Amino acid sequence: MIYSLEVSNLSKRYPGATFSLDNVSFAVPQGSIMGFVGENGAGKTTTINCILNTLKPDSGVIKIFGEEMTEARTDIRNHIGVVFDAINFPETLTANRLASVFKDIYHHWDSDLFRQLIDRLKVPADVRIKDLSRGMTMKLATAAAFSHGARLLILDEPTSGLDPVVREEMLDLFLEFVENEEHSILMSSHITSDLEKVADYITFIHNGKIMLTEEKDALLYQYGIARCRSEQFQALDKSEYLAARKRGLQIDVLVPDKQRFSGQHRDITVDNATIDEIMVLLVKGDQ
Ligand SMILES: Nc1ncnc2c1ncn2[C@@H]1O[C@H](COP(=O)(O)OP(=O)(O)OP(=O)(O)O)[C@@H](O)[C@H]1O
Repeated sequence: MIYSLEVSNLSKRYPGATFSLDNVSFAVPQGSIMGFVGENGAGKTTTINCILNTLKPDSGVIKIFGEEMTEARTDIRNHIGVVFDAINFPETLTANRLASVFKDIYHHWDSDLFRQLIDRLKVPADVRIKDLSRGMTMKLATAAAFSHGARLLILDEPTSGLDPVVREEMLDLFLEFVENEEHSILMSSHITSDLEKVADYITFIHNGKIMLTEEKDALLYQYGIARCRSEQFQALDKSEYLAARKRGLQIDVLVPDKQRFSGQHRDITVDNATIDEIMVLLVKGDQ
């Protein structure tokens, strides 16, 4: 498999803080969308900042398109499009002015594509950024990220705070982007229903550590949540499950292969798992 992004043993401790990224490793295959999920403060933005080299990791290796990302390799960054939750474009510029600034900055700036995207997303071209709504600003940032020849998009909460119609438009754009098999997306989000629609893979991070990285379809159709009574749970071997959490009289147990588990425990009901449920079990359950 060819990977657009490989993160290996990434560690980072903020001076004086208790939080640290701890040997974070995962990889985004070419032509795919990787959803990056975790609770508030889990370390998603810290990981993304280390990947972009805006934050210096203590250790670890980041490879982009197979090449190690170092401070000297600014050329690799030309092929990465970034959308952050907090946009920091100059507020007095309009979309039109921004396009002429980016034309000078990016070698591969595609003016026609940018124009098409802001038309399609209905972003007013002559309104100053400070007067755009948050949704419009996110759409503008996305159009800009798509228009400079990027092969890898790194999106930190790109759909947060957007209404369902706008979110759907953005998700369509992301899917169209990865129709080109050389393109890939790493996308952090708390809106797991968005990831269920578009992601090919999901990586879960908790407390600075990767808990699970897996194909989305495997998570939704192969993993399961066994609803156990106490005595049923006591009879399980630890190797049979990934996490377990008591809920009233029931114990929810995350199992990696629901068919196999059901075959071995015919008296236990096993439901499909959603990404939200898997995250809660990984974060709140006992491993
Ligand atoms: N500059 C900093 N100095 C010290 N601690 C920091 C700094 N930036 C972030 N942190 C801490 O690192 C931890 C991880 O933060 P990070 O922003 O990476 O989490 P996140 O998963 O992106 O969270 P959210 O979903 O809330 O955006 C948090 O506890 C945060 O308070």
